[in-house]
Order: sequence, then structure tokens, then C-alpha cells
Amino acid sequence: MRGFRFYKILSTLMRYGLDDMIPRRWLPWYVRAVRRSAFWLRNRHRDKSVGERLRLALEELGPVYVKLGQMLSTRQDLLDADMIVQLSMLQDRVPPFSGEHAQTIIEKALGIQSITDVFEEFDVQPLASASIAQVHTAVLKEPAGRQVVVKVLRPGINKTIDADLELMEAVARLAARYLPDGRRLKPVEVINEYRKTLYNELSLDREAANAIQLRRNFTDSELLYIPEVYSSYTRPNVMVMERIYGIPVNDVERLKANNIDLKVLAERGVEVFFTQVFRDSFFHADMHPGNIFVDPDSGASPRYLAVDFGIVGTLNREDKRYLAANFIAFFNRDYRKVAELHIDSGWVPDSVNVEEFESAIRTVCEPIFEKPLAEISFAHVLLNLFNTARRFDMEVQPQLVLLQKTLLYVEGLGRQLYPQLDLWKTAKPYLERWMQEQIGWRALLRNVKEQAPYWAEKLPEMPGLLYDTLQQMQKGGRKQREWAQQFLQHQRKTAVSRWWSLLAASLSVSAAAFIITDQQLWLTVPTATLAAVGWLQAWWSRP
Ligand SMILES: Nc1ncnc2c1ncn2[C@@H]1O[C@H](COP(=O)(O)OP(=O)(O)OP(=O)(O)O)[C@@H](O)[C@H]1O
Repeated sequence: MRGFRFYKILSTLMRYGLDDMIPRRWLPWYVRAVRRSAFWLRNRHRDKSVGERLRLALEELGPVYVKLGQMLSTRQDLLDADMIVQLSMLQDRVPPFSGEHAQTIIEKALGIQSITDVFEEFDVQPLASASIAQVHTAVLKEPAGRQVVVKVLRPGINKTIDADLELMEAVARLAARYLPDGRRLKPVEVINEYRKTLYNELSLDREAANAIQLRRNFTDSELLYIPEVYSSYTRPNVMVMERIYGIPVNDVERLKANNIDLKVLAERGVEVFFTQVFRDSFFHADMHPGNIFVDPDSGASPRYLAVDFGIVGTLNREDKRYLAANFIAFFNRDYRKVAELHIDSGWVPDSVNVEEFESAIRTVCEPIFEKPLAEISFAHVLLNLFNTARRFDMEVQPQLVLLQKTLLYVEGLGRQLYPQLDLWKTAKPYLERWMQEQIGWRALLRNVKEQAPYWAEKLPEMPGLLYDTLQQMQKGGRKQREWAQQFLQHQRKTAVSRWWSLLAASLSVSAAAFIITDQQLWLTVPTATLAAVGWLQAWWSRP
């Protein structure tokens, strides 16, 4: 089975002529000979560009490869422009599975006899079908009449994905070991990162939890609405969610026909993104047009509706602070600051030469300012920064890559809605306000507020703790006094003993002198006796 899949992958890549991408000198003669003899696997798409051939091959290989291609479409450091364009056009080409089959999966997952136990109505015709899941519309019995969508994981998808990932990893290991650039490209790490993303998407209960969290973050928001999840009908392979009726965000004609203010809509897109990143540290990271809709009745105060919460990004406080500071420094053209921030944050090792790093950033970024501000791409600024930083040993930061990809979508959508959208003008006040809140007395107040529940929780224990501490101190004080007394006594004894020793030594020397000089001999005995008494006293008074 595995061998067959391997053959299928290899033959697909060959039929699209993708083996031409490997330099001839990397292949030993026998591999080239085998390749030449496989006449039935000729490149049949010579008329197409490499990027297009890669896209078509990945689409033919199925969901795992399509998603991998989509993920690689942000890696401008690895791939050339044509490939990036083609990869971002990647689409699933899998036929839907039967509605009856979906029904059986739902019944089994929910542990019910018949779909009608839970649903008033269930449409066997899928509303949408993608490589990983399929969506059906339905009406719930409880709460009665509630219109919902039921997302069902494609049957057998786990096995397909596991098998493909295993193969991919084996190839990545070979590539890492044998390709000249293998180490730098980190193929095994790329596959592992990808595995994590895929597994997250494969678990609908996790997706449901993400949706619930996002909905809570945007309760009563005028900017974004997140449909309600019905947790009691949600399982790892089935999710039930309130149905929304919105205009797809890229359907500009319909938006205009519904009198949606496109300028405000575009600006709100930026605001929603920055709110998610900087206020909540939790952002929807799959913002492609198929997942974002607009409330048709929201007119002059347009509101977004979002679905598909399989991929979300999170940032820690430090990342956020450095990111905001980076943006601000960049738009102030303070490249030294940008370089220092990268080092301070630990994204780039501190052994890096700041001057060289600053100069590299300037070389890449300064031409960007040749354009009017409204044309500058925020996402490309970030990408350029990260690519430059990679040359200075910046480790791949998955959370930042996800953020950059999301920003790319937000920006693309925004400019499609309102081409003059000045992202920086919209985002700058927001970022500056946020930075202000992170320092000074406001930050202090916020920290106190954040810590208050913890202190409140500990407060009832305080009197007891205080009593214990005081008692310890008292006991300690008594002990300390005892030690001090002992010490003083010791000192005193040492001094007395030293005094007797000195006296006894002088008397001994005198007695010896009487004997040696043969004078005053009669004094010898009493002096020696006194000396002996002195030595005895010195010995007794020692500490
Ligand atoms: N709550 C909803 N209300 C109305 N339509 C929905 C809802 N949820 C999903 N859909 C429709 O179903 C489509 C597929 O849903 P979703 O994006 O969640 O599936 P997916 O398998 O993750 O697809 P992909 O990964 O290609 O985005 C959406 O593009 C949208 O048209």
C-alpha cells in the first residue's frame, strides 16, 4: 500500500516534469538512467511554467499536498515569485462524499438511532465540500427550529493524512541528509510544523473550542460576529454550529448593492485583526475569502461574520510587545531600533553584529518607502524583515509566520474592498495606544487589576500567615540574642585567656633570664611559680 502510494506520488511528480527541478549533478548516473527509461512517465506539461506544474501536481495528490502547498505559499525565502503566485491559487479538487454517508457518521458520533432524533430537517445535499470536511445545513429540534450547519470530517481522512505524512517525513529525512542545501532548508522541521497544523484542523472539538473562545472575545461587538457552537452536539468528527447568512467578502458587487460602506469595512478588517492580535492574543488564522462574510443588513456600520476556526494563532506578551515596537520603529525608519528589538526579543542571537544587521534591514526596507504609504504592504514588510533576519540566524517562529500569513490575507481583502486603504494610518494609532498601555502608570494599574483576584484569593490566609511570620521572627529574635551572648562570652574568654598567656609568658622568660644570667637567683622560684599559675589560668579561661 505504502509502496503503491509512493509510486503514485513519484509518477505524478514526473508526469508534471517536477524532477527537472533537481539539478542533474545531484543525481547519480543510475538514477538518471532509470528516469530516462521510464518512457510512460514523460513530462506532459512542457508548455506550462514550473509553478503551474507544481500546483497541478499538488492538487492531483490530494488534501495533504494541497495544504502543504498553501502553507509553503508564504515562504518567499524558499520559492520564487511564480511559484508563490501559483501556490496561493491552490484549491481542493475532491468530490463531495454522499450525504447519506455523512448522515451515518453523524448518527454514530452522536450515538443516536436516526438523524431525526436531533434534527428537524437535514439536507443530504452538502452546502460545501472541502478536502478535510463537508458541511450540511440542518434545523435543530432543541433549541427548536434553530438553523444550523453540521460539519462532518471526511471518512478515512485521518488514515490518508497519517500515511502521507509518514511518507513525507521519510522523504524529508533523505532530503535533509543528502541534498546539499538540506540542512538549511530544515525539511523535517517544516513537515513537523505542518503535521501540527493539520492535526489541529482534524479535530472538530478543538475547532469548536476555538470558536467559543473567539465568540466570547467578540460578544456584542459591532465589528465581528462569531456563530454559536452547539457543544452538546459536537464530537471530534462532527460539529454543529449556528448557520449564518452573509455576503462573501470578495463579492464586491453584492456588497455595493447592499449599501455596505466599503471603506469602513476595509478599515474594520484591519481593526478586527489588530484587536485579535494585540488585545486578545488569539487570532483567526485562516482568513481566506471563503471563510469571511459580511452581514448584509449592517450598511454604514458593516460587520464581519466568520467561520472555520481550525487554525488559530496565539502570541505571548513578549512577542506582542516586540512586534508592536518593531512596526513602530520600522515606520519611523529607525532600523537600528528594529535590529536591537530582534536581538532583545531573542529572535536573533545576541552574537549578531548589530551594525551589519541594521544595514541589511535598511537595504531591504528603504526601497519600500519609495512608494506612497498607502501602497506599502504591511505583510511584505514583515516578510522582508523575517527573511533578512533569517540570514542572521533567526529561528523560524511559527506563531510569527502564521501572523504574517494572516496579515497577507487581511491586507489583500482590505485592498480589494478599498484600494486606497492606508493600513498604517489605520493601525498606527491602535499600536501606539497599545504600546502606551504597556508602560507607565496605566500598565501598573492594569497589572494590579490583573493580580487583584490572586491577592483576593490569598487574603483570607493573610492573618494566619502574618501570625506565623511574626512568631518565627520572635523565635528568631530570641535565638539571635542567645547567639550574640554566646559570641560576646567567647570574645571575652579569648581576651582573658590571651592576657594570662601573655603574663605567664613574660614570667617564664624572666625566670629563664635569672637562671641564664645567674643573677637574683632567689627570684627564680617565685617567678616560675607565678608563671605556672598564669599558664594554668590561661588554660582555664580559654573559650
Ligand atoms: N456557520 C456557517 N453558516 C453558513 N455557512 C457556513 C458555516 N460554516 C461553514 N459554512 C460554509 O461552508 C464552507 C466550508 O466550511 P469550512 O471553511 O468550515 O470548512 P473546511 O473544510 O475547513 O474548508 P476549508 O478548509 O477549505 O476552508 C464555508 O466556506 C461556508 O461557505
